[in-house]
Amino acid sequence: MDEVTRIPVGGERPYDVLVGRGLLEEPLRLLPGADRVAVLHAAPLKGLADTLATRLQAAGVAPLLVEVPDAEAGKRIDVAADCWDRLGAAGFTRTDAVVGVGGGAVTDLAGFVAACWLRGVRWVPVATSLLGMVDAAVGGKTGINTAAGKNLVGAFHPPAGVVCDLATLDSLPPADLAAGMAEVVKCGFIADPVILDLVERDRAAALDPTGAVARELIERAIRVKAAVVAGDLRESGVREVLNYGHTLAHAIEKAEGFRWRHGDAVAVGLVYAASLARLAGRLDAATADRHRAAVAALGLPTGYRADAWPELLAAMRVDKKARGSTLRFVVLDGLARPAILEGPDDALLRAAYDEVAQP
Ligand SMILES: NC(=O)c1ccc[n+]([C@@H]2O[C@H](COP(=O)([O-])OP(=O)(O)OC[C@H]3O[C@@H](n4cnc5c(N)ncnc54)[C@H](O)[C@@H]3O)[C@@H](O)[C@H]2O)c1
Ligand SMILES: O=C(O)C(=O)C[C@@H](O)[C@H](O)[C@H](O)COP(=O)(O)O
Ligand SMILES: [Zn+2]
Repeated sequence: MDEVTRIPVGGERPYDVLVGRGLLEEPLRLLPGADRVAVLHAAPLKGLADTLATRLQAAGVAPLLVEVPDAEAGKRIDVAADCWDRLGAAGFTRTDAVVGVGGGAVTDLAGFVAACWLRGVRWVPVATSLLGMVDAAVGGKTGINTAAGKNLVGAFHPPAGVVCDLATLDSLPPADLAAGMAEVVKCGFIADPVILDLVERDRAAALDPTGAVARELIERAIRVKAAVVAGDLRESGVREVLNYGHTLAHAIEKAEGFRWRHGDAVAVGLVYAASLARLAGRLDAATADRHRAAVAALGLPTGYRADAWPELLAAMRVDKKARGSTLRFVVLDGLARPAILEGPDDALLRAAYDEVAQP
């Protein structure tokens, strides 16, 4: 095992995010006293889930392997219900626990299953995608999608700890690695511009999961998220900054029937949010342009269908940051100066969309 970085996440239920290689023993250590542990996973991570189950068994803990549909197909209420049926059949009690092994979709589902079972049992995300490590597994937001939109049902349920085994990234498809970089870059814009310098200096190094640059980016992004959620687990204020780029992103995901990568949608959402802030007179053109350049350099999409605007606007109206009929967007007043744009009018929203609209 190489060096392990331990990043504390403070707040009412503190825990650590562990970053390193060869961390598969950690879920056991993080869940003392559990007699049974459900290991939720999708097909691509079956091998890792099996290995974890073997280790649990060897330690005297009964593993329950639960395979769920991959990616967003798993973030559904019927899938969660199947998981609860499995826990019930296996007699899971309040001292038992759930581990989610996979990308952000599986860990969001696993956390939600744990949050609701017996009104809350312990859980540990073993994040295997870049996006999961830097974002989804950290912070205690869990949930599923509904017909009305992305993540509209869920719970705040902090994990017992977060495991980011960098070795798992070796098998992550390049497109998913790039998608994860959208959230890393988001952290750069809202809080840590060194992230942007690193990505702009050497894009290939940023996208090489075995290298030191990628590890620095991962740890920097986790620290940004940890600092934010420590003070506002339930998103009553400052946590909203982590939603930068997400108002349009979630609308695009809904328009695509949840078949787009979340990070791809966030990439477009970041470019849109920067245009919105510039057109609202809040952000300078150079910083706005930096969004499009960073996203494009990572090979991520910078635009979306022009004709989709009416349905995107309708979807944005049920964004969780909206208050009644007032839309609220996270914008930048400058680099690393996130703020809220309250109630922008439809003409401004449309003008910004014209800057990302594609035929
Ligand atoms: N809870 C939060 O705070 C939070 C934050 C950000 C994103 N999210 C959610 O996370 C999800 C996106 O996460 P994601 O980008 O990881 O997508 P994902 O979970 O859909 O994973 C993408 C693909 O990569 C595969 N995969 C994952 N790890 C792999 C590995 N090591 N080797 C091979 N294949 C691997 C998955 O099986 C899947 O096919 C979205 O649902 C998003 O809403 C949640
Ligand atoms: O952790 C948060 O808070 C975030 O907003 C992080 C986002 O990257 C993430 O996609 C999150 O799932 C979005 O939350 P939602 O409440 O807008 O669904
Ligand atoms: Zn996100």
